[in-house]
Amino acid sequence: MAEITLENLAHSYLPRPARPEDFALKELNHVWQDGAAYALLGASGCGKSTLLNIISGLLIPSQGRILFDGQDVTTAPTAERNIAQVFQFPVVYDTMTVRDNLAFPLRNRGRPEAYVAERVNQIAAMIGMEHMLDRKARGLTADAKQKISLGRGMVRKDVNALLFDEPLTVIDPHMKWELRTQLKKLHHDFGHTMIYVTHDQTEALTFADKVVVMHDGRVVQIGTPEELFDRPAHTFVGYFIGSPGMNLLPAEVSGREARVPGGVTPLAAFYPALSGKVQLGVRPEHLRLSETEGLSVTIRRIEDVGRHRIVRAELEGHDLNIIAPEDQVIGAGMTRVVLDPARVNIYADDWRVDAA
Ligand SMILES: Nc1ncnc2c1ncn2[C@@H]1O[C@H](COP(=O)(O)OP(=O)(O)OP(=O)(O)O)[C@@H](O)[C@H]1O
Repeated sequence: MAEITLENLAHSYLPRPARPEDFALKELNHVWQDGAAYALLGASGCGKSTLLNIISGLLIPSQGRILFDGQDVTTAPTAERNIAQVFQFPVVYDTMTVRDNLAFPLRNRGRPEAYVAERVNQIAAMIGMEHMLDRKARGLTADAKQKISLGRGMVRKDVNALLFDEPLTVIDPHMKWELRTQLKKLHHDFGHTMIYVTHDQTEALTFADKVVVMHDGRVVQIGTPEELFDRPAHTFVGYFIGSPGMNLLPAEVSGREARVPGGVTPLAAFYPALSGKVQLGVRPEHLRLSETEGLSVTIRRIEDVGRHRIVRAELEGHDLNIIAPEDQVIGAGMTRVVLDPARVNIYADDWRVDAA
């Protein structure tokens, strides 16, 4: 395994980039720790594949360096980087059997046949294809072929890193969950450095130790699932993570209070004077309906989603989502909402501000 360092890395697909918006990947410095499982999460077009392709060597960055265990590999071809990559769509040899497909990366490296057989059997069990080992890959479903690609990606223990680019897109929903669990177990057992690209927050949050959130070509936060939930560093993270995402309200902050549409709400700490676009962010989980306290809201709709209910409300023309426990009675008089001061975040020009 290797520690992967990105040093002043940036990429533009244009020949002479001049402005920040010319860069598909804006300048980035980051160390991917040896043996950690990362997810790279963001909406379509935010630069995830660009970053992954730079790490794998499919793309040479227009600026900066990439190091594997301190060694500069910025211009080294993919073959020299000793990584395994699994793509969105299956890459298998149709004329080979499942067994030979799985064995390919090991035989390619001249591993003894006894070792190849043992390792192929282990991986086949993991992806649930033991009974299919002697079948030709041709004619298998896309789902089965993608499992072979995943298996082949994981068969070597000696790779520097395992890169996954939306690998579960073609897998059916039930199998998705199972494969994700197996990937996590594999990570736990073998300690590969893994980078898993996805636009699906559930995939990212269940798979990774650390999630790297990208927005508009920029890494906006790197954190544990808890950190992303509790302290989103950027309003995009607040909005993108969670279901529904964080509520954002225009605010004027003064010391330990924030004036938001509909009134004033207390804050848990003292804030410095802020300029620019100031917003208060609070997750639907951290709002409580009340008859007597808090800000006056208009309830538009209540959606029952099983474990809890989502109350769609309005606060002086601003949408506000509130999560109410399943057993809470929402009476006609519950027209106020209380914000939990300890769970409120304050943003200036979309970036989270620390309390003084
Ligand atoms: N070969 C290319 N030439 C020019 N522009 C490109 C090229 N590849 C990607 N881009 C642009 O770079 C930006 C980032 O694209 P990238 O594919 O890295 O995003 P992504 O987050 O992986 O998106 P998706 O999930 O849709 O693949 C986009 O604006 C895209 O249009």
